[in-house]
Amino acid sequence: MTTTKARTESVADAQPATADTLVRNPGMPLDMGWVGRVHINRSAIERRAATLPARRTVKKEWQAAWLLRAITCLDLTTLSGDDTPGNVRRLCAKALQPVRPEILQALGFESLHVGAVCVYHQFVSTAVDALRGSDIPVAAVSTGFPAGLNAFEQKLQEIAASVAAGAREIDIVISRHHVLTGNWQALYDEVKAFREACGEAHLKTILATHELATLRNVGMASLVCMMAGADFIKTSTGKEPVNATLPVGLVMVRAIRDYYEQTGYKVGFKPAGGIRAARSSLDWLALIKEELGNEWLNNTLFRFGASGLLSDIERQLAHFVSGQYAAAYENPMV
Ligand SMILES: O=C[C@H](O)COP(=O)(O)O
Repeated sequence: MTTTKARTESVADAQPATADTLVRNPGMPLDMGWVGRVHINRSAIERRAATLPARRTVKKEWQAAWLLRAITCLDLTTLSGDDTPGNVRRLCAKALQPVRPEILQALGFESLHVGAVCVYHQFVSTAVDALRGSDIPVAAVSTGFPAGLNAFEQKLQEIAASVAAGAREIDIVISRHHVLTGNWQALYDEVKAFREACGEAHLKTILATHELATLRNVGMASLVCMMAGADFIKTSTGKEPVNATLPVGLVMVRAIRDYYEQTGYKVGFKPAGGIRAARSSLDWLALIKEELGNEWLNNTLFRFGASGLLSDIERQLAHFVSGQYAAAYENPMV
């Protein structure tokens, strides 16, 4: 059995880094020379992604520490057609107390909360009210989520309305047709306009990678979004048939690294969609640690977009503390 001291030390390591000093990516002019040089070796990417889960196996107190870190990086999400003010309020209560107090105390923590709560515009004010007094930001999905096919002016209005309602983060979806037709200037222009509409709110650009046809398109779209001023690039809406995968994540985080090396600006990464198992959250954290380093391992630069992940993480933490798996009703989500 691990000592309390060892647990506490490892859990203390899981506290989120504060990154008040992070300078926001201001964007830059579209550089088609750079975009055109994006080269993807698909089989190398797939091989590397396949080895990641085996390369960093964390156990016991280290696993608990990494899972706590995952919670602090979680955009706790509900994006369902049957969302109601009631289930959004319950989600916010979970965001404020993501792990049962007795488990948290056994791990040496007083309190812990998630990175953000992510909802449709309709529920931004409900979530803002429910989270009042905390530091947890509300993120709104925007610009005709998930297809992104609303009229451009409507998209800008939607962003402005969510910001006015109190959203501090805006998750926009890009127009996939700009990528599929190679109209990089149009993609750049729309993301730049979205960034301007966001003002102080942070902009996450959702690529919907499964709909971009090739990994090269994913790499090119990642760069163009960062050039246009994205604060984060995000894989998926959660509504595509295939959402966040490690190969796609690898292409995106390497684009982030490239952008940082060329410009000095750090852009965040958000894998989203289909991430439900605690084990997968460890794979994603390993990818970030290996490709971008510890600086990215905090909720200023890394988020999971997930509606169902927290339940499994809480279950694994309860098992770590008690040696027994809790019944599903003991870790309710909403
Ligand atoms: O942005 C977050 C995703 O929509 C969540 O997807 P999920 O419900 O598959 O976890």
